[in-house]
Amino acid sequence: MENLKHDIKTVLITREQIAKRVREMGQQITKDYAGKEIVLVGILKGAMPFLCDLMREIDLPVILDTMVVSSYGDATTSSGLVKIKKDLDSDIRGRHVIVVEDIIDTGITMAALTPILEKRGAASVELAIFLDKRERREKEVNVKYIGYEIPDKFIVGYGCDYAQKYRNLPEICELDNKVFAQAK
Ligand SMILES: O=P(O)(O)OC[C@H]1O[C@H](OP(=O)(O)OP(=O)(O)O)[C@H](O)[C@@H]1O
Ligand SMILES: Nc1nc2[nH]cnc2c(=O)[nH]1
Repeated sequence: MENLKHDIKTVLITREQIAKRVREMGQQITKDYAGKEIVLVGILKGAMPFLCDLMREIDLPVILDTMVVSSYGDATTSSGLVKIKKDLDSDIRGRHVIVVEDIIDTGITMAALTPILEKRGAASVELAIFLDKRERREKEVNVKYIGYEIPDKFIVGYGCDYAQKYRNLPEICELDNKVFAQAK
């Protein structure tokens, strides 16, 4: 078994760039939510590294919760569907919710989840997403906090996986083609 770095073609975003951007996002959230309590909802598994880093950059009371969701259905119909595999532990009625995600791609997952949380009576629901593949968007979603916009390339690291691996890479990377060739 080789070290992970042997599977990487390019580092697109370094750990220093990630740390700097996450700090800026946390500072912005701290300003925007001054005097309020936030419920941070991490969407597992991809959000884990970003959630852990972001919450420590927010200088306000934070309640931490998680969900596991998967989107399905036909993106060409009017509403995408989301299956909740693990729901929140907390009641979000009257609370300020920030959904934390590693990446937004078609937007189907977030377009389906946001109204579900709003219907539960949250005072507000906003999104903090580290990577935005905007050119792939099929559903319009309002993302308040974005780490980086990235091109339409398959990336791994900082929570993003390929076949459940590489989530623990501390950088955002492109994999070497040999990894895909070996998987065939
Ligand atoms: O914008 P969309 O096209 O809906 O895609 C984005 C979703 O895909 C990824 O999750 P995935 O289902 O791969 O689960 P994971 O977090 O366990 O990796 C990501 O974490 C988002 O939840
Ligand atoms: N791991 C990973 N998941 C994604 N989901 C949507 N785009 C991507 C990507 O580039 N990498």
